[in-house]
Amino acid sequence: MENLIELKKVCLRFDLGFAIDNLTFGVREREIFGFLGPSGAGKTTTIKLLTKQLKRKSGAISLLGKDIDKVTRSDYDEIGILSDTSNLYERMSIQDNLNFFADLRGISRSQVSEVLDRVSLGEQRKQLFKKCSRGMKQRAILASAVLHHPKLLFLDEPTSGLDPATSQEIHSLLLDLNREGTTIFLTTHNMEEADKLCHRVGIINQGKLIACGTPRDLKLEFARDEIRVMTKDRQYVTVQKNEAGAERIAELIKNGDCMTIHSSEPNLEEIFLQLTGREF
Ligand SMILES: Nc1ncnc2c1ncn2[C@@H]1O[C@H](COP(=O)(O)OP(=O)(O)OP(=O)(O)O)[C@@H](O)[C@H]1O
Repeated sequence: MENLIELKKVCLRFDLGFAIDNLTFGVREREIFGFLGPSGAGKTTTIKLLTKQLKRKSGAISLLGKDIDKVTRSDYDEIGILSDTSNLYERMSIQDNLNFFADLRGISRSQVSEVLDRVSLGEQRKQLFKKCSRGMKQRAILASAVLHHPKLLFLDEPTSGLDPATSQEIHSLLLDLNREGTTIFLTTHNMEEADKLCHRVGIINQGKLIACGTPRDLKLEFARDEIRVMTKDRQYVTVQKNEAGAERIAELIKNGDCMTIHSSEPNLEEIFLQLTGREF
């Protein structure tokens, strides 16, 4: 499968030091790739490098199979971006905002109606953007990012600060878009979100990629050498994955005292803490 995004040894320095330090990874076509890390790790900076809002100091970036320096304005017709700053006009309605972007891109009004229905804003389309709730605003911004059916979608913390129901709605929409062929690169602080949505995740800390893989593979890689057994009185007994542990489990089973057996896979947040000692 082709990589739609590819970074090789990319560095970017601000005054206080490297924000991006020797970053190398790729995002495959049709995958949802989660870019995770604590505040200040370099997630937004990476999106800005990939969307040409910032220029790297060294290294190579390719986007949609092209060297980023050769990516033109028209290539950006294949890209959608949802960033922390909205590009919608406060004093215009949701629909007028989208019509405005549709006109700029030569997109039909029926596509505007279709995307508004997809983000469940059809009925509220006449609401002024400034009077929308946070969740409505985020859905409207997402609608403007996907209006032109981009092949590649960048999302910087798409559900940050949203209630669980709106987050869930956005997750469903992202999964639908991905099933229809959109490749998604998203940053998030939310480990459950990453686990649920992403085919692969990259964990970045202080500008460096410190782990990359499927959530499942990372969990297996960082799995502890322990097994937990729940006994009849609902207590957990932890044993090591060795001969002594096997004997202890056999004994519990023989005595009819073994209710359930669990491997102790860490979740993504625990993996991150294990790797860096920092919290999200
Ligand atoms: N324009 C800038 N000038 C100087 N330093 C910057 C600039 N933009 C970002 N930085 C620094 O680069 C580092 C990475 O910032 P970045 O915004 O990419 O982090 P992030 O992972 O997106 O964090 P958050 O999750 O809080 O959004 C931080 O140390 C930040 O202070």
